[in-house]
Amino acid sequence: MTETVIVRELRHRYGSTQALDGMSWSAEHGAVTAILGPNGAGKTTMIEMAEGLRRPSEGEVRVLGCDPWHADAAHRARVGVMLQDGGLPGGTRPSRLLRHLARMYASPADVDALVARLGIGDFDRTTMRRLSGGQRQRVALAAALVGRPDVLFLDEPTAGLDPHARRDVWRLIRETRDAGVTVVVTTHSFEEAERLADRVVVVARGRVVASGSVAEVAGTHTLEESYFALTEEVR
Ligand SMILES: Nc1ncnc2c1ncn2[C@@H]1O[C@H](COP(=O)(O)OP(=O)(O)OP(=O)(O)O)[C@@H](O)[C@H]1O
Repeated sequence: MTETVIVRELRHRYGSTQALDGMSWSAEHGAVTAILGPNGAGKTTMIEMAEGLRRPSEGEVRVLGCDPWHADAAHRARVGVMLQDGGLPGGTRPSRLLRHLARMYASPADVDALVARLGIGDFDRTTMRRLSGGQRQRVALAAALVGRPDVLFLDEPTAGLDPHARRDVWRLIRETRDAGVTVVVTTHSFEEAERLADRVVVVARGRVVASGSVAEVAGTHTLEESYFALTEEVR
């Protein structure tokens, strides 16, 4: 399999905080890669670099063969991004926002189908700022998918979702992967990693402490037990 996302020896400091300390991993084409790690491990910093939103102090990122920091609009159109805080305007209604975003792409997804799929129609008369956290998550996921990306970065996509919505989002992510999209998901949920991930990357203190399939990372334990053993040592 080819590697769509390559992260090599990334280092980054914020003042006295070493957020990334030589982080290296890769994500294969058409697979779901889940990044697990404690709060402050450097996941968001590293994902923002892969999205081209933050420039690494040291090291290298390649997404679809490009350096995301210097990438052009054509590259950015191939990358779907769902940020942790949504980053979506507050005064607009969900499907209006999605139609607006769809017009920025040459070959967008069917907005009506996305709205139906994610149950957005149920709250489509409400402006973004008045939506519940879970409703906003669903719109943020739809916004990440509307450009029919080749690579999708999802920062905690099911945080705050109820069980039905979470199941629907997992199905949608699997279908997206099965259609050939490379998906990178950060999560704090072992269940999410077990159900979704073809490959798991465990990070702690700015470094990768384990990577492989769920079975490989779990070894003779559960994924949760292995995670605690791996991350406790470096806390
Ligand atoms: N803009 C910033 N300025 C200063 N320090 C920062 C900044 N952003 C992140 N940090 C610090 O860098 C470290 C890594 O943060 P980051 O947000 O990348 O972690 P994370 O793994 O995404 O955490 P979480 O699971 O809580 O989302 C933390 O110690 C954090 O406090």
